[in-house]
Amino acid sequence: MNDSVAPGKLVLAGIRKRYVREGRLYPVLDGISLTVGEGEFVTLLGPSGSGKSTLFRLIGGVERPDEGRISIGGKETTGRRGQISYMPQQASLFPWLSVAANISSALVTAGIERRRAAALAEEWLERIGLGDVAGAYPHVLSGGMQQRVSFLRALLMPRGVMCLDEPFAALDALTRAEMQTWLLRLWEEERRSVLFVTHSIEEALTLSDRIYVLSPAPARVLREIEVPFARPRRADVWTEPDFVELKQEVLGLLARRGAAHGV
Ligand SMILES: Nc1ncnc2c1ncn2[C@@H]1O[C@H](COP(=O)(O)OP(=O)(O)OP(=O)(O)O)[C@@H](O)[C@H]1O
Repeated sequence: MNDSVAPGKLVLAGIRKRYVREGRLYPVLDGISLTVGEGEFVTLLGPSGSGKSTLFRLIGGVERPDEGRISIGGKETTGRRGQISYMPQQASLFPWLSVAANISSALVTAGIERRRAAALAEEWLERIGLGDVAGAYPHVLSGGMQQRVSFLRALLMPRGVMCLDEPFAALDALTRAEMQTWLLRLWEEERRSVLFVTHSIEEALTLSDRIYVLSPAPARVLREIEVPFARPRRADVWTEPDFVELKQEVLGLLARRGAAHGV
């Protein structure tokens, strides 16, 4: 366990955001309130363009909301950068750094002492079965392996909340399924506060404790769903009748709003 990481609670209260395009104001987020509890895995599920990435930019402090507040671990973080760790859709590893250095340099930037950062990177790469490629450059890794490294980098950052923005969307179906199982196992051992974004209802139901279903833009929370499946969760939980029923329910909810694609 990386002892510098303590899961924090994320609270978003009444977040509104509008953009100006061609002289007109377009509302994107229309009063979003949500929480991610300490060590909870929460997913935002919504149609393309509903404002999920915008919400991440606000949580990451890259932009400010027009209205509303964001806090992590009880401290207001609205408009403040460097408060979360972030895993993007593409692994975005530096091609000129080794796999281990990609992780350790991020940890150093986040304030971890250099030798400790190198030791953490080495120890964890070994633990996730990538010890052999620690000294290699990222281009020799498959897409799935690169995403494992990217996830590990986010996991080890000394931040209370991890934001994962469609991390498996660019992977082929088989690799995606393997990555879901891998993430499920690792996260269940190393509980962190996670806010995860996906278009996939199955992915959301397989991984999450709770799901917020968003409407098309301007985004509102259509429904909050407690995912009832026990932990540790079976990788083939999707075969359970309750899973199929819940999936149908969410599909119906999105379809009624004209947003049934991207399952
Ligand atoms: N800086 C900006 N200026 C103007 N409009 C913007 C800006 N950023 C986002 N938008 C608009 O806000 C809406 C939501 O975009 P956003 O990327 O947050 O959606 P998303 O749910 O993440 O989409 P996807 O699932 O396709 O990634 C879109 O209509 C987009 O064009």
